[in-house]
Amino acid sequence: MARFQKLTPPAQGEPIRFEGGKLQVPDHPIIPFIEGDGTGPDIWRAAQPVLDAAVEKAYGGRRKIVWFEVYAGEKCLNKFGEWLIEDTLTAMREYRVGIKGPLTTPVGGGIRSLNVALRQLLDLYACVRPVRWFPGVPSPLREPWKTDVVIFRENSEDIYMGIEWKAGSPEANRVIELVKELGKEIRPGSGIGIKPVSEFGTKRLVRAAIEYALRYGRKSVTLVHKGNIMKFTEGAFREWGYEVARQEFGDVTITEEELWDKYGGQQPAGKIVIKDRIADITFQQLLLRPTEFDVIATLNLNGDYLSDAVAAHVGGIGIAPGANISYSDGYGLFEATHGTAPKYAGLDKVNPSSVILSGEMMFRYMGWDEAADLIIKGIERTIANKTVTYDFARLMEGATEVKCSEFGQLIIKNMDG
Ligand SMILES: NC(=O)C1=CN([C@@H]2O[C@H](COP(=O)(O)OP(=O)(O)OC[C@H]3O[C@@H](n4cnc5c(N)ncnc54)[C@H](OP(=O)(O)O)[C@@H]3O)[C@@H](O)[C@H]2O)C=CC1
Ligand SMILES: O=C(O)CCC(=O)C(=O)O
Ligand SMILES: [Mg+2]
Repeated sequence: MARFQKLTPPAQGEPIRFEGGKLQVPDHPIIPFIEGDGTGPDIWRAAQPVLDAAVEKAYGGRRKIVWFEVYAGEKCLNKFGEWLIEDTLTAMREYRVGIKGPLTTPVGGGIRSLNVALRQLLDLYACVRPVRWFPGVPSPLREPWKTDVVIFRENSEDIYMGIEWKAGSPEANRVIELVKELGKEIRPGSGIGIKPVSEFGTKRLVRAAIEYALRYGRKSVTLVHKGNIMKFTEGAFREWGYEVARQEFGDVTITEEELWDKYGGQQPAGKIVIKDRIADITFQQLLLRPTEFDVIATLNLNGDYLSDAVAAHVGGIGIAPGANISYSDGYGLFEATHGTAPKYAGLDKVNPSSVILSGEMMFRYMGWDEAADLIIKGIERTIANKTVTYDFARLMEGATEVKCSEFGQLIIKNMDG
């Protein structure tokens, strides 16, 4: 295909299309994947056979994924001399649904995040991270089954836009001057970062969160913000969030005040409660009273922090899947919540569940629920048998520690019967 300069797409298979607001998934969809850096290749080697086996077992050969390897990160640099090639973006646009491993981002300098770049370049505005407990997974909580939340993290703006200038740079000094003209003082020699939050960006994210809550019978959407301090960014997120609920979902949503004043605390059937919480107390309340949370809609940085923190409730980042989605055009790039865990790279050791469950999310997104169900069944049984990777084994009594690849193979075996 002429649009590709460096990569050759598979000769077999067809693209997933988006027509009339719906994905049209062929039986042999071409799905681009990025292996990722650090432990990414270990995990992908374990995960891909699980995804293939689930499809094979669910559809007896009628359906099959045609994988297309695309590149970003260190492997891309080694192969093509660039961190991210245009062909990778072209593949995502052409084939619409993809999956990726984690990519390394240096701290304090060097390249900007490729993970964030992919989200922004493809405008994957909702980062969707469900957090639920699987029976048997070791947890620091007494009642981990009570944690069952889905975080909708705004994925396109906030400080992740990367508008920042180093302390002492001409740009930083100029911004300090400009701010002075506007009557505010910034300490000389400060580094500067800008935090844009728009009505458009907020409303499309909160809209997606409410639509998700409606589709899956969830009880509430909590807007999480630090609007007491950042009034015109995080505070505005709260206002715009309530506004979109009122204006577009007025017949199926009520506020927390209405729940108490009009309904005496009894949630009426068919209505979702829209509430808000300030970010810092949310971390505590999620730990102490997790059942008060269901779907959470929040800004980019809050969502990044919250998703790692809540993953700890249910056994840690080794079992925390996610998706980056643009609901308006159907694009979806699925990825684990965790990073590259470089100290374990190449050891075939880490837990592949986060990427496998990201694949499970991808199958549900494609309407391949039977394959998704088999993945859940395989994971549940493998954990119940206490054959787990190091992260769970070190906290579980009587567990047998298995390698990353062995864990994947056990999931496949446990899909049967
Ligand atoms: N979307 C992405 O691609 C992301 C990329 N990153 C990038 O990854 C790099 C490393 O980030 P870092 O902050 O160390 O976070 P990581 O998530 O990579 O690792 C932190 C710790 O989490 C645990 N962990 C991570 N993955 C797994 C797994 N699959 N199974 C079991 N345990 C796991 C390990 O804990 P323990 O030590 O206790 O065994 C590990 O040391 C950075 O460059 C960062 O920018 C970070 C997050 C997301
Ligand atoms: O891009 C990165 O390196 C980190 C991103 C991250 O932590 C996340 O998306 O959860
Ligand atoms: Mg993160």
